[in-house]
Amino acid sequence: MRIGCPTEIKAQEFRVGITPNAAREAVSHGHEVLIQSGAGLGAGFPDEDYADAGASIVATADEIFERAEMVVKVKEPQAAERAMLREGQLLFTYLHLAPDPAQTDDLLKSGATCIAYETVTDARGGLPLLAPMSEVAGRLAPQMGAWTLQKANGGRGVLMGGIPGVTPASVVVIGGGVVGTHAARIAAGMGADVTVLDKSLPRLRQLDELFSRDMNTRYASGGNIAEAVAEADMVIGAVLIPGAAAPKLVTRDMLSTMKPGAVLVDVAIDQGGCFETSKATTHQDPIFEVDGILHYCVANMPGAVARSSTIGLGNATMPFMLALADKGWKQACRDDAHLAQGLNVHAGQITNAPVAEALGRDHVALDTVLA
Ligand SMILES: NC(=O)C1=CN([C@@H]2O[C@H](COP(=O)(O)OP(=O)(O)OC[C@H]3O[C@@H](n4cnc5c(N)ncnc54)[C@H](O)[C@@H]3O)[C@@H](O)[C@H]2O)C=CC1
Ligand SMILES: CC(=O)C(=O)O
Ligand SMILES: [Mg+2]
Repeated sequence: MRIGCPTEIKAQEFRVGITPNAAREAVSHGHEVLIQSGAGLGAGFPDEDYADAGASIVATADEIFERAEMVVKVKEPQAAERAMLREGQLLFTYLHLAPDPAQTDDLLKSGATCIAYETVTDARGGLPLLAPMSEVAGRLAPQMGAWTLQKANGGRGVLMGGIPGVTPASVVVIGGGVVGTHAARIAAGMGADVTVLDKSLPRLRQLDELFSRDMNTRYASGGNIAEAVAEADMVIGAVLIPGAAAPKLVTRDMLSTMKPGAVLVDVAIDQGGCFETSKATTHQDPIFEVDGILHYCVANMPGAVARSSTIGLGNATMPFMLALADKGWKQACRDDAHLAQGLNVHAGQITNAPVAEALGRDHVALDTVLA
């Protein structure tokens, strides 16, 4: 198969969809790999690394989209990229369609087959292609929140770990999955007083077993969330219902109960955000204020640490990319029900039920598409 990887064009996105190691592996499986010149530079991979791996370097994204049978990326295709997608082409990348009807319409119109990293599942109920970036975003969240808490950025001026005689920051993490666990670990490591809320009691039990001395756990009832948010210096939003739009757990009314200059970090923004007042921001202009509360809502946080993130993402995507290239998407999805869960759009139809439901659209059953 001919596999193509363009340079990411989303603002301040420095990751790349294929690492030189993944390119080498694909070439060894007999595939042709096209890399746009400079695509890996932001992650520290020059063209020569790809050429050494046996890939061909091409000048433009147009050429990648024109020639590739499968396009492998990181972020959801931007409007200019969507215009280049064509019928029968395979797209393998993050999509996050639930909050994005405009992207959904373009993908449906293109006739392409689109497999979203974030809805591929595994046998343990996890999301193996989201997990590495959730680990990164989770670990970054307290760091970015701590920066936002600084006075010069409009924050409350509270130090995460406090000092002897001064209490530390109170950090509340809503959602104790991959993002939440990593965020809580780092916030606790910085010396903050950390509370994790989740709807899943088994998850809270696991966190308690792993970290009971470092953090408190609390059931995520509406009342508990409201109480915890009112006391917090920083709230990290880390909930997920796979494929679906994030539930709004902190309403605008609740902001008036919070301490002025407190910070909301909405990691769940790529699924529409779990705070009512969130709207997606970029690394160039990451924070805004509503009712005296600072919001950090960058939808591609891992792009800030592009090298670590690219390597982590590449480790996870490579076996799936190879299966798609070796067998073609249909056979690869027939052979692996977890990969099939990644199929979001095929030939003008939505193929993932939670995505369709979130958008208020119809979908076609996977069995029908894969028959
Ligand atoms: N902004 C960014 O750059 C990035 C954003 N993300 C996003 O972060 C979010 C979280 O991802 P993961 O941690 O991997 O998901 P996960 O599935 O590992 O964890 C989600 C947790 O939320 C909990 N949850 C669901 N509904 C809840 C509710 N109503 N109240 C409390 N808890 C609830 C679940 O029980 C689960 O423990 C996703 O939207 C993901 O796309 C991930 C990576 C980067
Ligand atoms: C998960 C995601 O949206 C990202 O890594 O940018
Ligand atoms: Mg404790």
